[in-house]
Formats: sequence, structure tokens, C-alpha cells
Amino acid sequence: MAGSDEVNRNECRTLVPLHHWVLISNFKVAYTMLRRADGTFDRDLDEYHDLRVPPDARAQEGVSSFDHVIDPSVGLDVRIYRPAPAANNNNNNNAGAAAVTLRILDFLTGGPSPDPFPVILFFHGGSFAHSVPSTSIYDHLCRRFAKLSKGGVVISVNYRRAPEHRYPCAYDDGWAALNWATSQPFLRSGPDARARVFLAGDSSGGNIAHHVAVKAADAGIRICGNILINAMFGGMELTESERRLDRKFFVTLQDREWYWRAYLPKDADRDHPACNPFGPNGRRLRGLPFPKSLVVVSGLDPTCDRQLAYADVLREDGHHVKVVCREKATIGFYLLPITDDYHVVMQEIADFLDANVY
Ligand SMILES: C=C1C[C@]23C[C@H]1CC[C@H]2[C@@]12CC[C@H](O)[C@@](C)(C(=O)O1)[C@H]2[C@@H]3C(=O)O
Repeated sequence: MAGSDEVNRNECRTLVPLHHWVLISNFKVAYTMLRRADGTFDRDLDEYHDLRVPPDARAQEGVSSFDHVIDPSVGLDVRIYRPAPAANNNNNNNAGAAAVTLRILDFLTGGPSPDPFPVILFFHGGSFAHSVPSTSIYDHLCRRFAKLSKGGVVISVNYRRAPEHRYPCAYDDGWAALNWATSQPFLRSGPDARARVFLAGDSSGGNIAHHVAVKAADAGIRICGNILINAMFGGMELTESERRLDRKFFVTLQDREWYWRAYLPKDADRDHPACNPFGPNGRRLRGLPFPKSLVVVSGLDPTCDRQLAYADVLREDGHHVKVVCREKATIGFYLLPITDDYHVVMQEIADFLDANVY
């Protein structure tokens, strides 16, 4: 019967490439075990399930990474990806490790570079509750961004997660990370020696990028661009795509409702401005020096209408937006390099960085 779970599951399987289906279905099964009906979350099991990888300061396909605490008072840390230093030292001995540590220190204490390069402040997805920068899928994605940015630095922020830490903790951490990034001489570049920061994120990370960008615009901090990938927004009134695609492609409205309840203040509903930034309690951005946006949308994501409407409102308010909507893509398509959608979007991101790193 049309609309039944059976039909939906089959439809999903035939339309989504097998590797992608397996990847996201596994996440879905695990996440369903982690969320409890009373709103609490099994963080111990989550830590166990979450597949993480260590940083690697040696050159891996031209990119090296390391973890760095940016605010010891609250323990906020980031994973930094940067072009690998010229000498590729793959030794596993102590001398090799010491050389790598020295190179990291040199990098962190270095001065501005004359050639402009982008600094991508990245917020991983996971609906505000899951994942960290070292989660394998996000480590891979950030490496990819570092490579396509041609000499750029990616800073993946380990923001606090819900339900242990509700709104506005994730935004506060994003804001702290932005302030840190703009104050570091080693992240400055170009003739005017300033940090050329792009904010980027997928799912909840896209939501965080938006809210940090608003705060930056209010504070007069210039952001070169915003990259929102399947950004997580919501609202009390359901959109057409939410009705049509609910339960069909991995994510359900019921799942989303759980995550909003975990993140938003206890008495808030989905029209809270964190969730519905241009909704009845939201704020329009006309006249604000808001950055240019690249809005990446999957046509089979139930919230695709919302993301397209987000882009429309930005445009109506006089801001520059490029929408890249991949009609047949589902959530998480940018995590595996196995489809045209993946390659098209990566190229769009590379072009967006290139065009706006002035
Ligand atoms: C309950 C969730 C949360 C999902 C959707 C659904 C099942 C799979 C999850 C992930 C898991 C992998 C990525 O983090 C993600 C961004 C993705 O693409 O799929 C997640 C997504 C989300 O947080 O928005």
C-alpha cells in the first residue's frame, strides 16, 4: 500500500546506492538505540559505537591534522587540517614524532602568510547529539575540504552536544571558536593579514553555521561565506516535503522532534528561532552584512523545502545565495565519493571558496 513502511523501505533501497544505504542505515539503527523515550541519551553506548580516528600530523594525501585545545577553561577543542609540510616524514620512531610535534608548534606560532587562504570553520552534523570531529565520516569530510580548498585550513569544532548541553551551548562554542580563529596570527593571510573565515556545516552543523554567522554580522566580524549542507531547520507548520518524505529516506519527523526537544530550551517548540530562524519568532536579516551563502540541498531530505525557503528569505532580504539542489540525493550523500552528486557538490564548494577568499 502506498505510504506503508514496506513500500517506503523498498523505495529507499532501490533509489539509494548500496554503500550509502548501508552506511546511513547503520547509523539509523544505532541512533535509534541511543535515544530514550524520556528524552535522555545513552552517551556511554554512543561513545562505544561512534567510530573515531586519531589525527595524523604526517602528510596524508597532502593534508595533515592535529587536535588542539583552544579554550582550556572550558575544554573546547578543535581538530585542525592544513596542507602537509613539504617534508613527508613517515617514520614511526621518536625522532619522527618529535619532528612532527615541532612542525605543529611552528605552525601554531607562525605569522600571517602573504598569500590569501581560506579558513573553514566546520561544524559537524549529528542533529546536535551525535558525532565529534574525530568521527571517521567527519574526519574524512574535513580532509576533503582541506584538499579542495587548495592550501586552506579546516578547523573542525568539538562543540558541546545535547541533551547534556542544550541551546545555546553549541552556538556559544561556535562563537568562541570563531573568535579564537580570528585572533590567531597563523590563520591570517593576504595583504591585509586577516583571517578569511568561511563557516560550514552539515545537518545541525549547518544550523550552527547560520546562527554563528548572524552573531558575527551583528558584531561586525567579516565572514567570507557560509556553506550549509542539508542544514537542520524546523518549524511547527509542516512543509509539503516533510509530509511527502517522512519515513521514506532514513530520517523521520519523529526522530527530528526528539532531537529538537533535546537541544531547544525545555519549554520551547519548533518555532523557537534556533529551529525556525525566519519563522514567527525569528528575525529577518535585511540590512545586516550577512555573508554570501552556498546552500546545498538533497531533494529527498524531508526538510528540503525548508532549506529552499531559507535560501529564498535570505535572497528576499538582499543577500547573495547560491542553491545547489540535487534532486535525487538523500541525507548524507556528501559523505561517500560514489555519486555524481558528491562530485558536483565538492566542485561547487571548491568554486565557492575560490570565488570568495578575497
Ligand atoms: C536520526 C538521524 C540523524 C541522521 C539522519 C537520521 C539517521 C542517520 C543520521 C546521519 C548519520 C551520519 C551524518 O552525521 C548525518 C548528517 C547523516 O547524513 O545521517 C546524520 C543525520 C543527522 O544528524 O541529520
